Amino acid sequence: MEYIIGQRWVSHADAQLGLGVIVEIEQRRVTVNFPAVGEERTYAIDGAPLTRLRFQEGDHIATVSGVELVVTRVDEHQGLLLYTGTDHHDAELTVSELELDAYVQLTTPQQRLLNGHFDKNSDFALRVATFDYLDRQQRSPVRGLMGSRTSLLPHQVYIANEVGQRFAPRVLLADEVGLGKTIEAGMIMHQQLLSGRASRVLVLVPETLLHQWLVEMLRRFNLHFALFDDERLAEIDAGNPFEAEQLLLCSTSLFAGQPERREQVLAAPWDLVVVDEAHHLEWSAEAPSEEYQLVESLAGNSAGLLLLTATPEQVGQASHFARLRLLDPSRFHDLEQFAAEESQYHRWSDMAQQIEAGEIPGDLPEGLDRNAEPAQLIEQILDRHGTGRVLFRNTRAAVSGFPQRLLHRHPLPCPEEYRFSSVDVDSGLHPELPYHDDSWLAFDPRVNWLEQTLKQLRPAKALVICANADTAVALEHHLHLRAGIRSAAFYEGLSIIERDRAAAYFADEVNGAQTLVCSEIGSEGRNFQFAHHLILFDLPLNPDLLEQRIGRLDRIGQQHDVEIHVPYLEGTAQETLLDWYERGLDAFSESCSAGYMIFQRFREALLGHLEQRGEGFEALLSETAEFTVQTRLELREGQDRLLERNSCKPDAANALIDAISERENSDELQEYLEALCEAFGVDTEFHSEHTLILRPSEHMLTGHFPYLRDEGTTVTFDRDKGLAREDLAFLTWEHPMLVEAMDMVHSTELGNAAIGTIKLKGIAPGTMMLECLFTVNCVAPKELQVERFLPLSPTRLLVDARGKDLAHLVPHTRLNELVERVKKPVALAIIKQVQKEVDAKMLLATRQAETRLSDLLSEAEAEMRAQLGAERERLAALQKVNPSIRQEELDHLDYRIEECAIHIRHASLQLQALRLILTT
Ligand SMILES: Nc1ncnc2c1ncn2[C@@H]1O[C@H](COP(=O)(O)OP(=O)(O)OP(=O)(O)O)[C@@H](O)[C@H]1O
Repeated sequence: MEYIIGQRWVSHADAQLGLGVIVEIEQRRVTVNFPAVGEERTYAIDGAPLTRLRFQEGDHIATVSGVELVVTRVDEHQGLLLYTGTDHHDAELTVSELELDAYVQLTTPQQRLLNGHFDKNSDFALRVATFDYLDRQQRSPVRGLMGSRTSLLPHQVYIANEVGQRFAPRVLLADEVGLGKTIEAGMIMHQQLLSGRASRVLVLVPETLLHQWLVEMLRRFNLHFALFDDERLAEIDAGNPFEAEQLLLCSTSLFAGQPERREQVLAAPWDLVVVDEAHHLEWSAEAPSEEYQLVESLAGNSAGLLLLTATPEQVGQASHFARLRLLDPSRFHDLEQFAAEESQYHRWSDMAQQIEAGEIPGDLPEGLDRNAEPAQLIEQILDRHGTGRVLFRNTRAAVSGFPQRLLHRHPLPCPEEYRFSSVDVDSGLHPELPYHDDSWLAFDPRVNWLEQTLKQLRPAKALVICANADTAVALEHHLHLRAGIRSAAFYEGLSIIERDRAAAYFADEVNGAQTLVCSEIGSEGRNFQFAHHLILFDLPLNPDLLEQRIGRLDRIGQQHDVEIHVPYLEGTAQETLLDWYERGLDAFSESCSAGYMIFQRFREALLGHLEQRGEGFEALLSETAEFTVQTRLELREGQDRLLERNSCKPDAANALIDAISERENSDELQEYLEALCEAFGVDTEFHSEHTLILRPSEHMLTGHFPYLRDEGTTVTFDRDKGLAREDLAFLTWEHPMLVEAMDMVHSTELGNAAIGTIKLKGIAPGTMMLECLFTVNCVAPKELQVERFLPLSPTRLLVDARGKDLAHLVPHTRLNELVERVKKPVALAIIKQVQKEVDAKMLLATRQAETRLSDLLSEAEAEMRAQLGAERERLAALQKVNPSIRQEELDHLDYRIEECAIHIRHASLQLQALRLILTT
């Protein structure tokens, strides 16, 4: 090709030079100036590594003066190109190629191919595979559920799937103690973050659980939360500190008496707010607690809200209702109506059972569709008349596989010193409290008993819980200093770090403490299931608290029966309360969600007997026992059964688990990772089955590979190994290493232009084929989540000389096996010859892809209308029974549907990769 001064050329040997301009032609040499880098280079005309830059119709170009145009026509005048195009204001302009900006980036596959910027065929294959896998991820029914380092437990996977897929989920996770609510919340967050439904998350937890949450989120979900406390807040001096991070963890107490902080946290935007131990959010119409008010305001500002509590009714039904109201104010708007509905659970449960058996109940409530499918009808009942979509509660009875709880009573004589202490209930239950020094340790027989018991249990670990910090401190001192028992204390007077250190010392298997003595704060949320002896130095006057205490050990991962030891002083309130819990409420052998309600019912009588045990106590025990049996039965047949229906559908859960396992058990991920490593210059080495060691090499493509440490990272694809070996990274399609590396392929041009030759019988040598990969590009506001309905949908075409698509005849993987590499000089020579032909074929290929696109778009719109339409229908149906649903909410949903439709219709094709293939 002839060079002319003023023409623009690019160096295919060094793309970093930008766009050059011919400044001199002298005999057999040509000099090119590269303004972007301020360099001039002279080449021999014959072998110059230069390609003429020629933009096409539809290309975006920019001039040195900052004008941007979409090219509509290309003319040539005295060897120089003139581009005509339209700018942002639709004005038409013509510019000479001389005016083009030198900072040109040739990134589209067609530009790169035609300008001689070829990638390896293996990179091309990697790119195609990347889009295929990304698309699979977007469509996968288990998207967001694969990446957690957890055992796949049906009740958790079910909830995570139900809730995590929702747009702006608002739910109360109320599984019984220790069944994994934190894990469920983590799975939901993971799913929401991965799908882009949420990006800013605030987690509020009691101070004692901060560290545990931080660690669980990191090790199980690779979620890096920033822990905000006084210290961290003090470090941020500019702007709203709560906007400094995306994932934020802090304690609820951080805001107590801090109006400015409250304003700041409320001013920050949140997609999801999570509140652990939400039973602390006390509410009454007259005096809602400070915490409740804070969460109420946050709930109003955030699209999503997760509340976690094992004991939703711990502080009464009104507070329980108020928490549900935070989640769905339109559904829960009237406490009296709610109470009336709760009493009807039995009826709904029976009704659901009838429908399941194929009958349509005569008293089906108004507004339900008698002709709907049974499953749908049941769901409508649950949604409109139960706590349906907002409350999830799994019980031990339903989950199964839990060990037994065994109570050991240890009666001890009441010492003289305590006989004369005051006789109110509190000092009856905690007679040591009035002592301002440690003198009670000497005569309280529970102390000596504790010392002896721990010695007998050695080396088994035991968790000791008592109500008060002073008691815990005194006991621990005694055990540690006088009895020589390795112990630690855990109470509110310690800093967070000291508390976590104490818990870690207790957890240490080899050199750790035998016992941890906790005040009540240790009875909530913490994971101590590595121990199976629980010593209740006293008993709390609230069954839900008792359940929380037992739940420290009786939780997922417990390998033994849980041995509960209760020392008590005979003839005192302690014995009375123990009797009531054991023989009345049966609280030790089984957890009971109605414990607090039963306690309230018998409270007055019980308090009387705690002060002075009277003759009627046996009768109270039988009455409580009878009522408890009855209540448990009713719960089992009513509320619990209804909630169970809603909280785990085993078939659906197992199908999800099978789908996850299937993806995990295939070798695809490992093979893909190895290809990624090859492309990015990361060395891989076999470690053991399904486990590899990755190491940076000297030939790293980008100098960085996500989550790869300088000293190397060992990764496993095996879930069991990942659970057992925390030092290995557990790799799934959702691990950030994969997600980021795939993004590196997606968002760069790696592998988007390639050239190769093949030998195909029956096809004349010299025949040219173009392998094109298109994806759907839908530009839409993130909150619409359009990719739910319209994923990348890669479309591969293999067009032959006549524009016929051979993709189905020669699959991509087959082509990869056959294709041979072409040396660069030959490739450049070919490209010069076939420019026009490539353009013509691209046109044909694009037309075919566009026809497919229009089908894809229609399907996506139909799917979107079906899904969002069902949501609208639900809201409209609820509005009939609940006047507080505002018309604007329905209007907003209508608006969203139409917005989605507009964006789907405007989606376009994007060419992601192009390979030129010649037959030889
Ligand atoms: N799927 C799982 N795989 C492995 N470990 C799990 C799984 N689910 C829960 N666990 C472990 O079981 C324990 C209890 O889980 P978690 O803390 O989430 O329960 P919880 O319901 O929040 O408890 P609490 O009611 O006490 O707050 C934790 O140690 C957790 O790591």
